[in-house]
Amino acid sequence: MIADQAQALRGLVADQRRASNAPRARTLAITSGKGGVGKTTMSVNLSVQLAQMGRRIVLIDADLGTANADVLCNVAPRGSLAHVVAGRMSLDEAMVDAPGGFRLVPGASGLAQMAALSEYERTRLMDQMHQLESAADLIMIDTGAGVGPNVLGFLVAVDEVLVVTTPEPTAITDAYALIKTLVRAKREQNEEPSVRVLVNQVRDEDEAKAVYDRVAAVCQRFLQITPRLAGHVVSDARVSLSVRRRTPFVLESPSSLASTCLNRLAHRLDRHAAQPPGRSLFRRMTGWLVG
Ligand SMILES: Nc1ncnc2c1ncn2[C@@H]1O[C@H](COP(=O)(O)OP(=O)(O)OP(=O)(O)O)[C@@H](O)[C@H]1O
Repeated sequence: MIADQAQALRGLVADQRRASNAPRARTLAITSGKGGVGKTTMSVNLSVQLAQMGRRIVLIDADLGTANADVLCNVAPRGSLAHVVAGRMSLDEAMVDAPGGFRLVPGASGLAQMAALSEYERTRLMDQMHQLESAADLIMIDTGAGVGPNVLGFLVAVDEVLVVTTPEPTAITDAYALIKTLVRAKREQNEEPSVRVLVNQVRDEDEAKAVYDRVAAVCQRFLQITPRLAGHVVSDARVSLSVRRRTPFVLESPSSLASTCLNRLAHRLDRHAAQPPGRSLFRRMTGWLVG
C-alpha cells in the first residue's frame, strides 16, 4: 500500500515536471502574527475586488483553527478542505461561487495538522492544488494566525506573503516574529521570501506608514530584509457592519473609505501579479507535503 502511494507520488511529480512550462496561477498567502487583526475580512474583500477586476480568483480558507470565510461571504459550503484531504471530494467539487465572482474553498476548523496527514492525504492534496494552478490567475490562501507548522508550510510554498497587522504593539511584535520565522525557513532552502505588509484598522495613511516603518526597521536590522508596504485599510464602522450582515464591504459600501483603500491595494497587488511567476506551488509544496 505504502509502495503504491509512493509510486503514485513519483508519477505525480514527473507529470508536474513535464507540465512545468504551462501558465499557472500566482499564489499569495494572507497571514498574521496575531489573531483578530482582520486577515479573513481582508482576504474575502480582496478576492471580491480582484474578481471584479476580471481576474480568476480562488480563495482557500486554510485557517484550520477558526475557518470562517464562508460565514463572511454568506455561502453554504458543499464541502471543505477536510473532505478534499480525506478524498471524499475534489477541490473543484468543494469550491463554491462566492459574492463578486470569486471561488471559495471553505475551511475546515476540525482538520488535523497538515504535518499529521497520511501520505495518501498529502498526495491527494498536492494533486488537487496542482490542478487548481492552471484554472486560476491567483490562488489566495487565508492561513491561521501565528507560526505553527501548518501555516509555515503554506508560507514557504507561495510566491508572496501578505502579512496583516494593526497598529497595536502586540500585533506589530507578532508580525515581526512571523516574518523572522518565515525568513529562517526560506533561507534553509537558500531562498528569500517576498513579504508585503498590510496595515489594517488605521486612522490614516500616515499612521499606516509609521507602523510599516517600525516593522521594516526591525526587519532590516535583524533579518537584513525590507518587506514592502502593500497598503493600508482604515478603521471603518462599515467594515464591522458588513461582517455582521455577512456581505463583503466592497460590495455593500463601495464608496466607503475602507473600500477605497481596498481598491488601491487590489490594483497594487494586481500590477505585481502581472510579473512572470517563479516555481509552481506544487513544486514548492512537494518538500513540505512529502515530509
Ligand atoms: N478596517 C476595519 N475597520 C473596522 N473593523 C475591522 C476592520 N478590519 C477588521 N475589522 C473587524 O475585526 C474583526 C476581526 O476580523 P477578522 O475575523 O477578519 O480577523 P482575523 O484576523 O481573520 O481573525 P482570526 O485570527 O480569528 O482568523 C471583525 O469583527 C471585523 O469586523
